[in-house]
Amino acid sequence: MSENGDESDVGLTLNNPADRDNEAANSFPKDFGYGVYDCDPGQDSSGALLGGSEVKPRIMLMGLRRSGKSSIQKVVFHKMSPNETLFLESTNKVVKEDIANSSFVQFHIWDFPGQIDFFDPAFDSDTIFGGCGALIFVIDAQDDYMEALERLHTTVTRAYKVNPRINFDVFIHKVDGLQEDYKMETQRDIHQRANDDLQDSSFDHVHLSFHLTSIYDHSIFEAFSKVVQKLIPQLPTLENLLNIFISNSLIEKAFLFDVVSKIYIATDSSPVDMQSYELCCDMIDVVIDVSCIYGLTSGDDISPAFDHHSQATIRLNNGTVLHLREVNRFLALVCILRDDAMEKQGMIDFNFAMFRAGIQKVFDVRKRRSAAVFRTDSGRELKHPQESP
Ligand SMILES: Nc1nc2c(ncn2[C@@H]2O[C@H](COP(=O)(O)OP(=O)(O)OP(=O)(O)O)[C@@H](O)[C@H]2O)c(=O)[nH]1
Repeated sequence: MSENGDESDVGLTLNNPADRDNEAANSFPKDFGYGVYDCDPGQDSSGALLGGSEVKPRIMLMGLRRSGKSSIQKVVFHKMSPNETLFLESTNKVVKEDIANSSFVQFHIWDFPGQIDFFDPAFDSDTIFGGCGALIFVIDAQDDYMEALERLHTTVTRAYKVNPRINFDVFIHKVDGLQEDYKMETQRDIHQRANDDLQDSSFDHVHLSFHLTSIYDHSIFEAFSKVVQKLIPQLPTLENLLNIFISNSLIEKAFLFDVVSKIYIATDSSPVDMQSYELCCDMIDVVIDVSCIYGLTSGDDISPAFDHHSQATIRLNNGTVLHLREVNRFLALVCILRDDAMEKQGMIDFNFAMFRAGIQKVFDVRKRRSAAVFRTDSGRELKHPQESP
């Protein structure tokens, strides 16, 4: 458990790119709760703000049939093995899921069926796109993608008209089946065509981010991390803290991980290479697995595998060291450093304590702010969440 036991209602604020959502938007401020909510929504003032399910950000998964949407969700958030996705049935209706399985990363994810018809009167674009933080469009790179590009164009233009603040991310998916050079060529081609289509219809100011993904490696976790990070307004602060920490501790790279999902919510500003990310993900798996096997005392089945004592160091035979520390009960800091830097363990420990305190302060600011002032859609500030707008 946490040192001060105070992290249960820490939270990062998510900028709400969607101001015109459902009824909840009228009674809640324009930002989303992001973090851990132990309190029962509605019972506690901060709980009412943060814990209400409607205020979590919404990420939508769209794309043609069999492009891999449900597989992505199952692999990233349900630990389904990629091979098992072969047996997934086609989605026939919108599947709304609350990603809150004791994880720091909390949002709703909506998996849309591939055959969705935007012109069906039952498809309420205002409600669907209005409350959306990020829209992920999945394109099957192993298939002919012309129809997918058309659908991408329709989806993006329609969504943008309703809510220009949505972040659009295109997953060029199933790239495990492509040769390395063909992967890049496919990405270039899809990028070019998608942007040309937008330009032709005067939507050239809409920004699309492209990611090469596969559920058979870590690329899907990396891409999802980027999607989630764009929804965290405190990201620059977290990055800054990480930069200060690594530059003063002789550390080469550091990731702040959500342990349950293995999504990294922030890293320092040096470039991320896939191998480092994979190593860090594997380290988390090792720590959790070893803790589960040896960490629990007999008869103790409630104590978590990841807690305040969680800490691990793995030395690789190439002189690289992986070092993991618990930040709070949902977040871990995983660092990559050279063997000789570990000699200054005392300095790392001290700097880590400062870093941890800094992170806690970021959460505390959010906590204080949400307890003090709430803003209505019209911009009016309320002193208490129960006060009517
Ligand atoms: N090779 C490969 N196959 C994948 C990948 N992701 C998903 N698949 C396969 O693609 C097929 C379709 O996946 P689904 O997740 O059901 O696709 P969907 O987009 O949810 O389909 P609908 O529900 O019909 O809209 C399954 O057989 C998956 O195993 C991937 O990264 N690589």
